[in-house]
Amino acid sequence: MFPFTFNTEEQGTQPGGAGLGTELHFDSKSFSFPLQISHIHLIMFASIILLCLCVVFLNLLLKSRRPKNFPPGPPILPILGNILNLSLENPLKDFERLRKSYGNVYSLFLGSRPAVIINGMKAMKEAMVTKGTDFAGRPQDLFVNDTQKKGVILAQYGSSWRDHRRFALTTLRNFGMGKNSMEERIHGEIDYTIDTLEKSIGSVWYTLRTCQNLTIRLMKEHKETRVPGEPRDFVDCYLDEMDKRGDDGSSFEEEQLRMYTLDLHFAGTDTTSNTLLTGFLYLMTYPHIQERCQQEIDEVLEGKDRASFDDRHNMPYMQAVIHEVQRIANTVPLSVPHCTTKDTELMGYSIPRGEFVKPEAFMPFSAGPRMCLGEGLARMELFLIMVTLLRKFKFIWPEDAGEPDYTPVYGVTLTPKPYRMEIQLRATQ
Ligand code: HEM
Repeated sequence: MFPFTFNTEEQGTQPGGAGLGTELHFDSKSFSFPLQISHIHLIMFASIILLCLCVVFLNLLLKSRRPKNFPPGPPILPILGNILNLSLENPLKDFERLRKSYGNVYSLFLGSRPAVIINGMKAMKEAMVTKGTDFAGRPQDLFVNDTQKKGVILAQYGSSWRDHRRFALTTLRNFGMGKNSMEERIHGEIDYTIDTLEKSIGSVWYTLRTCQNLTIRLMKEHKETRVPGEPRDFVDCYLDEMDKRGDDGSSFEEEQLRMYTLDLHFAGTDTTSNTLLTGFLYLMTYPHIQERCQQEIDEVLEGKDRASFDDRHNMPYMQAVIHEVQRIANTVPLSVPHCTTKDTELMGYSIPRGEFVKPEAFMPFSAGPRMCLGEGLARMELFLIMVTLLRKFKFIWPEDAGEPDYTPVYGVTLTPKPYRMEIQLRATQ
């Protein structure tokens, strides 16, 4: 950026002269002083460099000023912006500190990129719901480059995102999301968990985290075994849709499907399981709350063989506990960054079409056009898993485990630090 060459070849310079004929080119590769260079040369050279640096610095300083009526924020450093204001390991406390100084809507520069941080119900609603479409974009060069297929989570707001979102909602609904048939599938999953827990009764169970990259195998298996027109699952439905649309330039493509299944796998597993992990951590260490949940579960489910999602209407305490768990788990602390789709305003500030990072506010599934696509499924899972496990087991904080540490591990999704739990079968079962 800054030209930096010093060509010291003497071209017509008179010995002892002030160097009037000395050419100044800048190139960092050939930087050397001739022995005969005078002090005056040196001082002149240093002054020129200093002057250039001042001009560049001033230029950067002017460029990195906040636009007119942009939300306030800490002073911006040239090049770095505000990155020194944030801890890279866990910026959540910094965001909260800045909120206290600058209010619920403030701005930060991540290098030269402006970002607006939104906190609080009022500002969130204005941005995500009232002006939902103005704020429904995703920054495009933040995580993946332009040539990559984006799945749905990181897809830009537009027709391909809309088509894919609609397709997923319809397909998930057809497979029972938000309906009773989904309960069957969730209970199937719970049975696996119960098997594992039953094998661990009396011993301590370590929280396990698994990470699988299934997509390539998944595509191959599906293509080999599918019967077109008779979809077994989401991938089959997508392949059918691709057949239906043909090669007419539609955004339904195999690479897009690969990203999409990754999106759904990541968005739908880490989130729910981290929320549940936080839930059981607190229920073990607040045993009187666990017992009150179990009392309510026993009363409502008396004589029934298993919980159904509709039972939540008769379990206000359990519902309150799940909401409290979601509040304290703060599972997706910064949500997913949005960007504006046009010049707009928020709480009286002007937000030009550009970038902003969305906040840590209590709206676990977010709101507006971009809100979590799996909310219905996640709510059903949290309820059925917690109720079924609490009905069957008592979760105990091991005596030798010391003081519980509730500090979460920071990431796109927050998770509690690994912990041990002791499990007992409940007497009533
Ligand atoms: C406790 C569980 C969950 C929480 C707390 C959660 C939270 C969120 C949040 C905060 C967002 C960002 C919304 C925004 O950009 O404004 C999101 C997006 C999304 N979630 Fe979830 N989620 C959960 C479970 C699920 C499940 C089970 C699925 C899958 C079926 C899922 C699929 C998605 C997808 C596809 C998006 C992207 C939507 C889009 O960009 O249009 N989530 N979720």
